[in-house]
Amino acid sequence: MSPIPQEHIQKIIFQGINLTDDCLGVFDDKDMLVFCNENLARLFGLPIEKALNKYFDEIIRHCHAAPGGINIETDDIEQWIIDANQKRRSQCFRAFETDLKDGRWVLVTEQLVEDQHIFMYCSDITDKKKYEFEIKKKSEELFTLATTDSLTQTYTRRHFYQQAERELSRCHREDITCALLMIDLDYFKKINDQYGHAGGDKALEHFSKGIRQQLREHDLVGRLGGEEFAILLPGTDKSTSIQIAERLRSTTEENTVSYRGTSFNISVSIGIAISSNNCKTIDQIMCLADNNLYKAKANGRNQFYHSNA
Ligand SMILES: Nc1nc2c(ncn2[C@@H]2O[C@H](COP(=O)(O)OP(=O)(O)OP(=O)(O)O)[C@@H](O)[C@H]2O)c(=O)[nH]1
Repeated sequence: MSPIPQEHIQKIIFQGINLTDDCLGVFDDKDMLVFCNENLARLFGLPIEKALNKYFDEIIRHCHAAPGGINIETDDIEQWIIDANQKRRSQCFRAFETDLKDGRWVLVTEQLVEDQHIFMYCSDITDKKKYEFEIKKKSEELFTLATTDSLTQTYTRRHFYQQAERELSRCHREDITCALLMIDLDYFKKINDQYGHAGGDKALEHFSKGIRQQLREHDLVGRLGGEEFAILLPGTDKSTSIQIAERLRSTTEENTVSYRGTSFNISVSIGIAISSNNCKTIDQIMCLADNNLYKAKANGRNQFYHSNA
């Protein structure tokens, strides 16, 4: 069998290049686009005849302003081009993902070939990206489910312990004082008895919303179980934690809970513990706050109690 002539092979390759869904082209050593298929030109928002023989920076300027093609998100296109030029030809092979203005995604590869030419090849990865985004969203939802109490939107006991443990050891290393408030709603059983479990739930929701509004972003709030909560206040000393505890106590007492056309009051007892050399682990500080909570309850409820370790 006689070999297929080179011209015939070249014709077949060119047909393939124009029929493929992928995008490909060649930039020369001066960064002029000397060869491409229609798909690559479209990726730059240009028809093939307008894309060919244009320099990379001209193509990018056009693409930035064009309604279609690669989504170049920048307010400073000249700086963007300088940055891109620093990366182009810095390695033999580069690959990166980018989105298009119509929402699709492509994987762009740049292969440095002979005489500083760049062979660019891009393929559609929209389905892969969709799948990745879905997985990311689902794993974020799962993380929230595992770490947040759905009724009160506070951390679950386990997550609170983990976060508080980490924060306490960071504060100990940096010689920063932390306060832990252990809070328990008073006579909660009576609320359930009087207003039903749903009324009790409403009180828990109302209370937790109130405390979250009064705290800083980096304070940690967890529901330890039932009607018991803990708050870790990093960088908070004794006098500030007493002020915060009193504010939480008084606002809880003052803000009535509205439920099915009626309203009722709740109150809380609070045990305060401050971190120190004798009280630096999560177990030690929780234990001290728990003992102090017990004393606040024993002293008549609707109050806070503080003692040193
Ligand atoms: N509505 C509702 N009630 C809950 C929830 N978790 C626990 N409870 C109820 O909370 C009540 C807590 O009662 P106790 O431990 O006796 O405490 P208390 O009545 O608040 O009394 P003191 O803490 O001593 O002031 C129990 O009746 C639990 O069933 C919940 O998620 N929702």
